[in-house]
Amino acid sequence: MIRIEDLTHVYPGGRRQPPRTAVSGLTLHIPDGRFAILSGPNGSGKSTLFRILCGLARPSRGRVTVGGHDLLADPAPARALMGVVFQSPAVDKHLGVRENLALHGALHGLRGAAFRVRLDEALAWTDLAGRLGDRVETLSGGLARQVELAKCLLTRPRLLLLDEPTTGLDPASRRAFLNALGRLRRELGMTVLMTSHIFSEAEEVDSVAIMANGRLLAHDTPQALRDRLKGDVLVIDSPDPDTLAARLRDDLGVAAMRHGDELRVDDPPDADAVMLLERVLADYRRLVRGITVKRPALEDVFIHVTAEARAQGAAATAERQETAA
Ligand SMILES: Nc1ncnc2c1ncn2[C@@H]1O[C@H](COP(=O)(O)OP(=O)(O)OP(=O)(O)O)[C@@H](O)[C@H]1O
Repeated sequence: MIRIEDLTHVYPGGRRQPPRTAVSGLTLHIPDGRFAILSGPNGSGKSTLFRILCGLARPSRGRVTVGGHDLLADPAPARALMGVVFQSPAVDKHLGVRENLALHGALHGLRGAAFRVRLDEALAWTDLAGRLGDRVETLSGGLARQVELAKCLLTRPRLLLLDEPTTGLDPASRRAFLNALGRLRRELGMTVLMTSHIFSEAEEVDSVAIMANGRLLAHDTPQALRDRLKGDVLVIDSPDPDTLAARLRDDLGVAAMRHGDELRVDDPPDADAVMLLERVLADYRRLVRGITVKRPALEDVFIHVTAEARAQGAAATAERQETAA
């Protein structure tokens, strides 16, 4: 449904600001009827990519097709297949739910009976049926988000793009919203691409794409991503993580990655994190504030691949500096 090929976007920079590459040679394919999540640390380029997909920015290089239509060369047919839910509200909070939807319908030529059919259709995916007369500002955050969803369903999109749609929602509202997306995919075969930082959301989707520094680091099913980490993960909370990392490396030959105040060992020797835990407690007790062994979850894979990319980026920078000197 959506094919992104070798996409690069460079912000031009100004007098005091150098040009910044926000997306770099990114290739990503989401087949028809799949639910994919795009995740990445702050500044990894997700919003820039999203803006390009929505037609709000033009990339420096690359190609995007939606349902076979070239989004950049001939945007109208590609956009006709897309519905977009932005992170910031795109409805008028002073208007009622129905008024907002009617306004959006009218912009797309939907009036009278045709609008009513689409309205009923769109509302079926939400909990808004009894609230059509209410002003949006009087709705809960979860229901207000559902107005955004209903709005974009009015045009029967084949591809839904959503930018962190569940940010700020409580767990129940988040679940209701994700359930609606899951049903749209299952029952209508809609393709869904959503950015999110919430890893519990990613556990239930078809695929998860992880970006950092404008590049795609991984794109796979949640299970295949978890399988990248072979054994359990050992997480150590240390008052002096750098010293402990050096001791683990020099004394035991164990590579630990620093993540905030934590040290993480994602690939313990003999895939035995418990044995390593015992050894760490026996030998380095004063460098340990807390220690846990856990089954790898998606969040651990995310930390692993983004930390690896950071380390590679730092090594490449150091090499460049050495060559320059
Ligand atoms: N208008 C702009 N001009 C120059 N640089 C920009 C602009 N917008 C974003 N950037 C830079 O591009 C890079 C990617 O930013 P982007 O906002 O796309 O990342 P993100 O993954 O969406 O981050 P977040 O999760 O914090 O929203 C960052 O280095 C950012 O500073």
